[in-house]
Amino acid sequence: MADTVIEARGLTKLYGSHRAVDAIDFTIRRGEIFGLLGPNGAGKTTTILMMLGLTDTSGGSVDVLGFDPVRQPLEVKRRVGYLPDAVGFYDHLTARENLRYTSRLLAIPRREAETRIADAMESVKLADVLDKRVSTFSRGMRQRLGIAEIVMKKAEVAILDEPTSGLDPHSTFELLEMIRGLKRAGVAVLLSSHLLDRVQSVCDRVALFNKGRIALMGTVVELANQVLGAGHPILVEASGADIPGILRGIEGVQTVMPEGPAGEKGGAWRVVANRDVRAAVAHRIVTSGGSLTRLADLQPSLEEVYTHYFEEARRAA
Ligand SMILES: Nc1ncnc2c1ncn2[C@@H]1O[C@H](COP(=O)(O)OP(=O)(O)OP(=O)(O)O)[C@@H](O)[C@H]1O
Repeated sequence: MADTVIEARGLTKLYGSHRAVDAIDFTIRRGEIFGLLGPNGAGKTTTILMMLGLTDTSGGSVDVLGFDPVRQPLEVKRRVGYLPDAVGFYDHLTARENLRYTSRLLAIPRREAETRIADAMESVKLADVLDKRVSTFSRGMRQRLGIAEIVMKKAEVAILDEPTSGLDPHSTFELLEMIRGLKRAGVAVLLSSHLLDRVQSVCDRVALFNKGRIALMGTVVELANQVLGAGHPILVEASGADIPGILRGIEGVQTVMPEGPAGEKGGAWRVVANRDVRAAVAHRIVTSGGSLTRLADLQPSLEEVYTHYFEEARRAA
């Protein structure tokens, strides 16, 4: 597919006889944010290192923008931005000098590099500290400088390892906005994280790693359906009409269960459907003369899916 930027087939990494990554398959598309999740030691970092050509593969293949990272690591490094857990800038140099250094490695002509550096630093809101030494930067600023480097490179793929770890809520919010900015610019973003609510807020799809394998892959809704059973739950609070009758008549609705006793003024119902039926529910209740006081999405969070999956996996072991 023309949109594919990374394709792994049967990708495997052995350390001795230990299968750190065990025959995994995945495809990443241009402009998507893809999350790598899983407990410590599940194989996420090893997978990232293989995509970057920083460690050999033991089997299978991985294609990054049409290149083999093992045989063509420089082609891959030129086009892929990498933000490791500990960002490796030279502390005694300024932000500008650090980015100039990268631009020289990439053989970007000097004048163009200067423009790209200024634009990239502007895009991550660090323009005012361009000539400050990196030793004075907070962790949040270093992470943003890492994003600036990716922007300056015009990378087509960005690989971010735990990008928001150690950041306060405001810095996290800002960094996630910058990651969304990369997506808007058409960059495919892979990010590994343990912080599930943040992953959920930014990722289009996630892969759940367990013992070197991808146990589950898809959107959060798809994963919730696989792990917790089919159906999209919502909560409806309404009155002034035959609310349960209306709810049962909506296409796709599977179950309607009262949440507590229904009174004269109406009540609350938990509705499970084969998709998100909130728009249809609002429309039908209002056009039937009913009054809608609450309509809440009860779709399970990634955290609930994750916890449930690993509890089941532990029980089955
Ligand atoms: N250089 C190495 N030599 C031997 N074993 C290794 C090496 N690097 C990783 N491993 C092992 O490979 C497995 C996968 O490790 P990896 O670092 O990829 O996991 P991870 O999912 O990234 O974990 P974390 O969330 O802690 O970063 C683990 O069992 C780890 O001990």
